[in-house]
Amino acid sequence: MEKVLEFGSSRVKPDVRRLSDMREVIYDIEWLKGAPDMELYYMYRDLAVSKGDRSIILDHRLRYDITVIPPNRLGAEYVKTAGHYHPFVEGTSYTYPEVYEVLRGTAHYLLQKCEGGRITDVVMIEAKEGDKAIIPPGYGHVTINPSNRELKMANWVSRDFSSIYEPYKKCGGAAYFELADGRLIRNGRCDHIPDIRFLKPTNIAKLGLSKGKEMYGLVRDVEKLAYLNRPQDYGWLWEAALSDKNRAVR
Ligand SMILES: O=P(O)(O)OC[C@H]1O[C@](O)(CO)[C@@H](O)[C@@H]1O
Repeated sequence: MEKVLEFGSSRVKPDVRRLSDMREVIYDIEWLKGAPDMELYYMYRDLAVSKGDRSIILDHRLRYDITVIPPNRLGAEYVKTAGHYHPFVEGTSYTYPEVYEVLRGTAHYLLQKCEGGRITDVVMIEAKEGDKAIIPPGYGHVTINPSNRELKMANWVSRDFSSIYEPYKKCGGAAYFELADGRLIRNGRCDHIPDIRFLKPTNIAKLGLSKGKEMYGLVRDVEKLAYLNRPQDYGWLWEAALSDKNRAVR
């Protein structure tokens, strides 16, 4: 199926993630044996409404993407992204962060920190339409569509790196799997997985991340996205984003 996205005056074709791209990270192995190689989600990368916007985005080494994840089940599990980490910003001990916005539907952002080969923190952020979710340095991430509705989301991210998929593939997926019956199951292939910390969305007004305010508009206030390329200057933000003060009730 060809799913073209209208963005500004452009019609954009997606990169398509299929089941065969992510066989290693699926929970329900029995289901996988007989499952057809279906399309799972659609990634519209490096978008800009106009030439002027594109030149601002390029000058600031940024990328704006939209991803559409139709409702689906991977056997017992909700549909999700493959999962990846980001590399270190050269000369620092910080990996590149990212920021998401839910444009439609509901997302569960499942974040995990891996230190010395062990998972040391797992965070889940439930985000609904208009909410933002920051992926702080040091965290890998998977997005789950835990609903019967399409999830459409946007992200701003540095354009200076490629994602790292191997750790998720090697472990057979993220630290937890979210099943369609509502359970969150620990991944038996990872040792010593901490409990999940459920945090609220990262709607931080002073960075232009207010609920309901579309973050594409930051192209007109692009300095507010500087943390995406200079995470080492934003210690306060990572502390705020990960603080237990943001605990969500589940
Ligand atoms: O690369 P994955 O794990 O399939 O996840 C796709 C998502 O990641 C991004 O590449 C941004 O990190 C988006 O384009 C998309 O939402």
